[in-house]
Amino acid sequence: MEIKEEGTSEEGQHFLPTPQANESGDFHLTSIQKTPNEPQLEFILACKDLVSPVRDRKLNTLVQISVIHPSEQGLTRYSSTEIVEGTRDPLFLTGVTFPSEYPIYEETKIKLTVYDVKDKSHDTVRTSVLPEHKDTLPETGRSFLGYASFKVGELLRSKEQLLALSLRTSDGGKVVGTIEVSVVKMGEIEDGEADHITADVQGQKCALVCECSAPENVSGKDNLPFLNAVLKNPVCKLYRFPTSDNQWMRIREQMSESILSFHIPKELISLHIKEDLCRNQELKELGELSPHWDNLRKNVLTHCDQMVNMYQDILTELSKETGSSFKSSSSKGEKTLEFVPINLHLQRMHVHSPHLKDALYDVITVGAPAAHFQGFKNGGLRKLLHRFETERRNTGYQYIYYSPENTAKAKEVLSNINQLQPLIATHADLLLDSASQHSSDSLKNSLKMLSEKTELFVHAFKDQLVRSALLALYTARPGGILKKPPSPKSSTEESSPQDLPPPMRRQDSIPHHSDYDEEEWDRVWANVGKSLNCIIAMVDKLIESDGGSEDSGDSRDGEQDLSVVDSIKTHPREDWYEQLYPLILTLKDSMGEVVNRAKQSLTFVLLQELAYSLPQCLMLTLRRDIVFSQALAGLVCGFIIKLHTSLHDPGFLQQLHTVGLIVQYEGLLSTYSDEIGMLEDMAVGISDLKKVAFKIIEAKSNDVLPVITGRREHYVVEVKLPARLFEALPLQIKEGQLLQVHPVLFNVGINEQQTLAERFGDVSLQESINQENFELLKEYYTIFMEKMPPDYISHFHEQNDLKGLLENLHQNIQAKKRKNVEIMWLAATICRKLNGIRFTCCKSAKDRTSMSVTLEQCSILRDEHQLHKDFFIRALDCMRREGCRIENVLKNIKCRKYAFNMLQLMAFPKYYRPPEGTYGKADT
Ligand SMILES: O=P(O)(O)O[C@H]1[C@H](O)[C@@H](O)[C@H](O)[C@H](O)[C@@H]1OP(=O)(O)O
Repeated sequence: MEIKEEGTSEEGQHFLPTPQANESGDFHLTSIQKTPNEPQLEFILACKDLVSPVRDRKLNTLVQISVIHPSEQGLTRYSSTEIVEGTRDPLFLTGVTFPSEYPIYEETKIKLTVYDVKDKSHDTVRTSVLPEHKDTLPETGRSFLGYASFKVGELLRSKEQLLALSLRTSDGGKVVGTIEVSVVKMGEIEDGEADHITADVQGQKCALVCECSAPENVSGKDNLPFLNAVLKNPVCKLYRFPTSDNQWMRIREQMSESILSFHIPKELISLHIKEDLCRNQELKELGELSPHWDNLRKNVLTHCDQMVNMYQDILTELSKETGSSFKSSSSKGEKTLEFVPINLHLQRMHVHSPHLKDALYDVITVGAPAAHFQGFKNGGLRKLLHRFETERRNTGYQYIYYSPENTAKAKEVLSNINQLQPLIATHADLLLDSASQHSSDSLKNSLKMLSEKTELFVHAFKDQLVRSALLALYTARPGGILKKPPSPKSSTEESSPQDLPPPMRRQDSIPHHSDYDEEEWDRVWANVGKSLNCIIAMVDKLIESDGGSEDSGDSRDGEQDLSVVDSIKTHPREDWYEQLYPLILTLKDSMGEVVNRAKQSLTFVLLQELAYSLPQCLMLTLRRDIVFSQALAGLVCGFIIKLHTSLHDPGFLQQLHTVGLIVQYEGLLSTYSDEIGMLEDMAVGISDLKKVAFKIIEAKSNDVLPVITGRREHYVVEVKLPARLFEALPLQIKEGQLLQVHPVLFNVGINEQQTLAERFGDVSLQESINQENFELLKEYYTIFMEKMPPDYISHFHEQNDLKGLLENLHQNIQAKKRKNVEIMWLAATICRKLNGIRFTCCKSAKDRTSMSVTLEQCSILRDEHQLHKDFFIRALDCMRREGCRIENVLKNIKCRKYAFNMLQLMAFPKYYRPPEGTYGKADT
């Protein structure tokens, strides 16, 4: 018989195809009645009176669950229980659950095989696809005791949905005990006390696993279809643990991929292509330049065109990955997948504990955003960008130095111009429409819109940077006509002292031409304002002469040029259009003139940015784009999940639009060797997320995928909600207010590499990241306290000692203790209390991340849900051995082993070590 391992094949990842009719066409399968989006079948297992093959030997048993699909001959290994030690009557802690997508039918057969584990360190978890067991040939470390099988339909139709089956040897002869299979159903919660469980501290035996219902208020069932559109391939596990007062708590662990892993990078790359194509076009339209600048431009254009082609190729490759929702750790160095986050998952714990409200705890797990294909030989972004900028500032010829802030400003003004010019033109045309309809009200409204946009437009050019760029471009032309004395100040002269490093004041390279006519720009620019004033005055007069007495309500008071108003002569009512038309033309012309000049001069600033060390500059942009894309995919995923789970919480919604959300990243990278570079990439990628704002819009179709707009300096992610949910949002959010995020990163290296860094290397990178991010977290806390309403804050204070936690975190960061994992626990607790989005990352989000999230889950159970203290380690081991995270390892490397060796584990903080038998040499 052929055996497949669930999750090791493509079918395993996406579940098996729906069975089809056999050749004769009479194949009929009976579906299990199910609640949408809930698991179809869940059961628990216990054995009784097991017979040991060797007399007086204490049994350590586990049950392996396999599925025989009716349409297939083969057996698929599905899951396992944990090992229960030293008893002939084991009650297993880990249950069996078949998620809603799983192709299970009444005709599906389940096989239960019981093993006696002799050597836990040897293959207590399946490490690969093994041959079908024969009881005469025991697998290494464990021996076969007996098996039983049943059809799902038989279980469902049985009395009380409980089967007691005889366990037999493989020849079907001898009975070696009984196995009980008991269905557990959503919403039915088992009563009774848990005081009969033995709590032998060494073995920490615990009993039973049971169902866990997802009550309305926690799961937000009505949001599920939307959430399921972005979450894929869920893996579910169930447990039951005793509380300190000997009652039961139930835990459902769920891990899902997200199609955003691929969707966001594709959206982002398309935007980069658009932005770069537009910039390249603007460079081409810069006009005539003197030979030095012209050569430079040609060179820049050649490289930039190549870059766009490369982005296009990557996009084409990514678009081939249709339907993909997961990039495995082993693909992290693949060039075409570089923009895709590594091993991105939602890790969710749903807790149902006595006396307390149900609670959900979400962590997004993802590989640290880093440019693996480019490598880390020269470090990561934090170092590379700093070095590049310092060198650029100190190189004194060939190009003009603008600080990164000024370059960013130039891009911002350019983007504003590109948006505002067509908007103003549209509003101007609408004004003319209103004029031709001779409607006073509509005229007033159109004028209001036109005035607002034109004022924004004029304001956009107030910056000194535009003036200095105009002068710079002027002198780069093949021969300008020189008229007036120089401008008093250039933008960079106003910039901060760090822009002016010794020995050379770099802004000296900005031309100061003695004959440049600076006032010409002022005149051109002022003409836009004047044209608008003429239009306002004309509209007023037209309305007045038409018998309307009210003021048009615009902002011209005190500013209006009275001579212009007086000179306007109005004509009979039919002439409204004719009288406004020439004024609109003048506005458009003067605006065109301003746009033309400003665009060229600011594009010249961008040319300077690209001109220095061209290939290196573009490689850095690429690296930053890659890292940002990975970080953004995770963030959008986290934001959407947070939004959906908190939609019914008014406090959260208020926080969302008044303060924004804290997004806390826990990093487990070491500050040694390549991981230094990864951490340097990650720190920049996360900090760059400050450039992202969210906007919630109403979904108009079934396409619920988020849409990104903007450019490298500022992105808006539009998240869609169905009308029903959108309607219930606060007005500010519905009106499209931008919602901010506040990312913070705390890193604590925990492995043997970190030991080396602490003994022989340098941990300053980690220290400065933690210190800097602590300041950011404190700032967020201050805004939170200031902006949230007083009654919310007083209630919040009663429940949380945020101040104390922050102080504690600060002290721990200052203490500079080795592998101080307290920092991570405190930062995560603060984030949870502030309603934030939690992330945990290591290189691959596979091994160290799994240790950390399971520890976090059990610590929450202990601190918030009264997990019995004697069961803390047992719960931890259970989650690590048979929980979602070992499935994560399997789906990444097709092997159920955390990639740690003994030496590595000895270096780990105590609670980060997985149980015996779950780790070892693995081919990562
Ligand atoms: O998920 P990670 O912890 O980044 O996986 C590491 C693991 O910690 C380490 O022990 C092992 O030697 C490998 O380097 C793992 O990284 P891979 O990226 O190779 O999975």
